[in-house]
Amino acid sequence: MIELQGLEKRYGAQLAVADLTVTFPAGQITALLGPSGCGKTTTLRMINRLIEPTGGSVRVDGQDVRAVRPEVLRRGIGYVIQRIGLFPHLSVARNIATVPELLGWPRARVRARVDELLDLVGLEPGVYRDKRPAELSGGQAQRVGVARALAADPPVLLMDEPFGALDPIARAALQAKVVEIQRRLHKTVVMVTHDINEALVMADMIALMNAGRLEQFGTPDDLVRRPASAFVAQFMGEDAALEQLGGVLAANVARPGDAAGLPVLPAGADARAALALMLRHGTDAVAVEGGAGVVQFRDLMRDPRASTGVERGA
Ligand SMILES: Nc1ncnc2c1ncn2[C@@H]1O[C@H](COP(=O)(O)OP(=O)(O)OP(=O)(O)O)[C@@H](O)[C@H]1O
Repeated sequence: MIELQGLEKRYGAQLAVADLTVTFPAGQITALLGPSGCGKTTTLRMINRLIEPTGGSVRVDGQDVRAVRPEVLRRGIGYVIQRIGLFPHLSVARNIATVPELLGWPRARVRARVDELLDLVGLEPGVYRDKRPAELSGGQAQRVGVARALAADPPVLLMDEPFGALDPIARAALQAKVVEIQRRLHKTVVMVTHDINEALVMADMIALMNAGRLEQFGTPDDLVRRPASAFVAQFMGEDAALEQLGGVLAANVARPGDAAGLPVLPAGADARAALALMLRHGTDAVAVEGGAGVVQFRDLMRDPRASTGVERGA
């Protein structure tokens, strides 16, 4: 876990981050959310010491980051940024291998690891291993960036607007991929975003910041249905509950029930589509194709994450 205690960053008279005390749980995705300039990136970069705080402390798995040399610290913390900054003259494989090579892994192990990671991020190793970054689409380059950040299997992954430069389709695909990877590997992920939908779709916990301070720390459902302040309610917006349903598979909120005569939703549809189908047909339930069960209107009123029974924690 990552514990911020009274964390502060002051630039002259300006407080970019003020007295931030919060714990990001291990094995979960926490989104740092908030308007432009609220201090998200500054907070993230104080975790891996790209920025040094002017007050307070950061502990990663119990250890104060100031006790570790920055280069050593950063080898144990994956870092993904927007427009990933791959080395243009190196192949995809060499880009991914940067940290393992620094750590002196034997060549065969590095090679096997590169292929394993390409598979993990959904890129065929035989096709992509020897390509140069200039030959990749934005989405592919960003996948390579994620693979590179995971290369030495760090327990912590920091991501700063990692999908910001991607078109909506590549973005949604990579969001899903990162959630899938996180569920499989149980990394502790902290992700900066100003996109509410991205936070609702991906995060287990959201830290909503405003002018350098923490407005609320809670589950997506907490922020949507139990906002701690007028700022939170306004920032999340009136559509937030709908957006939240958009991040959940209808099959995951479905329960066994009598599907006879109900309108049928495609198997991969989300809970928002389930609501739309109910409204269109004037029913209070829909069946999910493929025998996944029935979604009742009241099922949509609960925390969709809680009702899925999907455990995301370590
Ligand atoms: N090197 C710096 N010198 C002076 N002020 C800075 C510096 N870096 C950041 N700031 C200020 O600190 C505040 C927080 O910046 P930060 O980049 O953390 O915000 P952010 O929430 O990540 O914003 P965005 O979403 O626009 O990237 C801003 O007001 C910014 O202008």
